[in-house]
Amino acid sequence: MSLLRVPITLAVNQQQAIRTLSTSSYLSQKKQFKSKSPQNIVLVDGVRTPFLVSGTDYSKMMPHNLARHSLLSLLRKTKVDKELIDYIVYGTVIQEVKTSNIAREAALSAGFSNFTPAHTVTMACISSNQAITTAMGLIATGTYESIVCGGVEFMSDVPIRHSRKMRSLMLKANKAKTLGQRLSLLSTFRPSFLIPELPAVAEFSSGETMGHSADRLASAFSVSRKEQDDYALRSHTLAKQAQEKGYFTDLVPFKVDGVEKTINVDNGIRVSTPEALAKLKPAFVKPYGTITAANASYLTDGASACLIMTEEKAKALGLKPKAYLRDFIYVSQDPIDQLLLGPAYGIPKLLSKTGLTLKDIDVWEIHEAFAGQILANLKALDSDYFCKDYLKLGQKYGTPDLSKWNTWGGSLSIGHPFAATGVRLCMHTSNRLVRENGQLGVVAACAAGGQGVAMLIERHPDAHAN
Ligand SMILES: CC(=O)SCCNC(=O)CCNC(=O)[C@H](O)C(C)(C)COP(=O)(O)OP(=O)(O)OC[C@H]1O[C@@H](n2cnc3c(N)ncnc32)[C@H](O)[C@@H]1OP(=O)(O)O
Repeated sequence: MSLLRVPITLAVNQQQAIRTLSTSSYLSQKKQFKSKSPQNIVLVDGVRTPFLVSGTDYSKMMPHNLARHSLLSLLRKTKVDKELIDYIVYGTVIQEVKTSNIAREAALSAGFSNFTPAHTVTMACISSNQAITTAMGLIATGTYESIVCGGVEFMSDVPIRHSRKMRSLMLKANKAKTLGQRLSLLSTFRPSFLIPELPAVAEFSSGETMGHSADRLASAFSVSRKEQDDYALRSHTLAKQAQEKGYFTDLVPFKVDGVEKTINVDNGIRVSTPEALAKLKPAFVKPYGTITAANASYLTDGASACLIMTEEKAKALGLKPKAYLRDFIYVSQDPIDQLLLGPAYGIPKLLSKTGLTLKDIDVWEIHEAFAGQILANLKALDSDYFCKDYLKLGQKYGTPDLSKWNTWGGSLSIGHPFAATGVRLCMHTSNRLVRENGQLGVVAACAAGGQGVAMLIERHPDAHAN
């Protein structure tokens, strides 16, 4: 399919062309859509730590410290007093056992009031999308007016457990009352009990890693290795350009104890050559798989946070919001067969719900778990068979305009700290809507468990890109 031979230069040139449109053309061509929301909910602003490859400069920290940085940076950027925050919702996927409600621990360490409740959500890679939509629900019901939402992931230090047999022995030993009972338990110990249980980025129900599943998905949709490598190169190239142009205004530099320099860039962006990419060995399905370290997202540390409010409250505080959070939908499928097809299911449902079509969308920000997964989603939307049989549509849905698709790179290049990515997607959508002079943006993402999300974001008239 020629569409999927991703035209990097086309994407970049068209982006420039879009940006030259005047603001008045955006206002005169406003599109209408359906919305059930009883009031306008605005995304005031959002921030994130630099996203770092796991095991690099954040490796001595704890996740709540990363989250703390994003919370404090958000307050500094928005100049909103923390006493005005009614509630905090934060996402995380691989939990640090000492801070199971990381929302609360991060908030306390950032100096939020003891009287500001906070809870933690988890929905795999869409956890901070879930934090945002949970907050939208709390605002829509009139419960609160002003909520901080975010997410954090820390892959540099994940909980590694003793084996089940060792844990059982230790728990029994803890309860043993006499020396005899302890010695008797000790006699049941075997060296094999010491083999640890390592966490895997894998599906619990099937045991399959995300990478393996993505490899099967790419194969099912006939996505070639070359197509995946080209897409990965596009992602890194566009991210590098956006980084150099200073577009990542959601990123807040971070001075980390023990690290000499202030960290002020995402450190996983790496523009390679097609030849170097072609040489890499498969990372998951060996020896014939097509997913490699370069066309997969990499394990990343990072945190993000954003402030959402009723529009009335934002106006009363004199804030200039970035965007309206207009609508969203979650989808889920069989996690064995269709683990990573969230965007293909979510996008048509969201657009149908809001009375919009692909052509109405000015900015697409779609989570890139793997290049093969992204291309499989595009092929699915362009397939009569898939759209009829699985989406129950009359014919193929069609594919978004790739010149409007992840034009600042995506999770493959910028990084993917699982629970922090959702806020990054919403912020890049909002900031791109300003720079590219658009009105409507769609965020969509897949997640472990066969789940996915699609969100509709509209540029706010007061929005600015910084
Ligand atoms: C819904 C969802 O989001 S699901 C997705 C969830 N995310 C995941 O599952 C994470 C998937 N990624 C991973 O698990 C890991 O990043 C892996 C397994 C793919 C790769 O891990 P590692 O092998 O540690 O990667 P590493 O950084 O060492 O790279 C391996 C090789 O590829 C090379 N490489 C990596 N990226 C690039 C690049 N962009 N260009 C050229 N070479 C590259 C490295 O230099 C290295 O080469 P070397 O072996 O000669 O030193």
